[in-house]
Amino acid sequence: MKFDGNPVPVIDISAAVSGSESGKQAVADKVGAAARSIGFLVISGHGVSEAVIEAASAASRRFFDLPPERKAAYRSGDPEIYRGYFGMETGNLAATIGDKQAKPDHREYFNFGRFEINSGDPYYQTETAHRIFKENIWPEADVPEFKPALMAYYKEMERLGNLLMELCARALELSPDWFVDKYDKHITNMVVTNYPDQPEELELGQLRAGAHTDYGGLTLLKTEDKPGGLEVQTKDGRWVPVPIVPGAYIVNLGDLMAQWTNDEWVSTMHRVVNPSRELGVGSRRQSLVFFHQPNYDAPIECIPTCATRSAPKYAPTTSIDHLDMKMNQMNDTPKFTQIEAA
Ligand SMILES: O=C(O)CCC(=O)C(=O)O
Ligand SMILES: [Fe+2]
Repeated sequence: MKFDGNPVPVIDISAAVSGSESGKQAVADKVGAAARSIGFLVISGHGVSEAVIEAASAASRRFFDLPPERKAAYRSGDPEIYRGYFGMETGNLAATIGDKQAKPDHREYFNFGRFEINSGDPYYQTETAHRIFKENIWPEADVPEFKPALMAYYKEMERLGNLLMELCARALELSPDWFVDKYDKHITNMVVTNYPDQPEELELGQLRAGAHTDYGGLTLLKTEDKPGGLEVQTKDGRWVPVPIVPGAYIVNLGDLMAQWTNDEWVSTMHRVVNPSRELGVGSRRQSLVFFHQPNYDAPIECIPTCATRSAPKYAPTTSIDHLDMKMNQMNDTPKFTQIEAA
């Protein structure tokens, strides 16, 4: 089903959640078609608890309502440690696609990662692992419910992310468990983002979030229907709003899916635009974003079924090498450097 002629399909995945083989394959085929054509889909029937979503959203909103000095108490203090609070305009998504002129994104965010790891496993004992699996920062003194609410949310997203990867494997005619050993020790960052009201006009060309592609496997996005929202770029270069369907998730493919599939599937450019001037006040918008990212050492190279159709276009890489490259570009903004060094 398409939403008012919108290129992003709305797909009910309930037949896959309930688990029958035929149900899974039928949903997988729809997911595959969306992945091939636009790289974005909206999923309903996902089975994620409303209460868990609501608790995570409310706790996040309370965090962003704190005064700036309280939020600043939860900065990481070390630019190498991607955890905790990042203030307004400290990131620049358009820089990750090489746009050197782009203005920083008009948003603030909070980041956390995995919190249940088996430190006895050698995978978690390497230098890379020590760098990635840092202690999370939680605003326990100011918003005590934030940590449990966001942890519960993250666990729901791990479950949904794994199901979606199984559907991707089926759509790609791989064995249904093909992605399991590439995600079983995943390095997903979850980012809660606040796009504040815009009582004043931003600088010319500045956006809530500049045009970019996501860096990982799939992105699972829960957001709000507010003026100044998410747009996706179609193959002919037009920007169209992504439909906001009550209760549904927006899912989009990141760069690793395009590289794995040799560009048979697309990692689509998207951005978050500003509200129109008259709707600037009241346009505050919050997103919960789960950037499902494979194990740090997962090889990213043309998968077997795609390799039978055309010669590999991308040099093999790993999950962490691609992520590092993108994160360095994202954080290469004057404010990020000033604030984190302060
Ligand atoms: O807030 C949104 O709607 C999407 C933001 C986004 O694309 C991102 O953070 O990568
Ligand atoms: Fe994005």
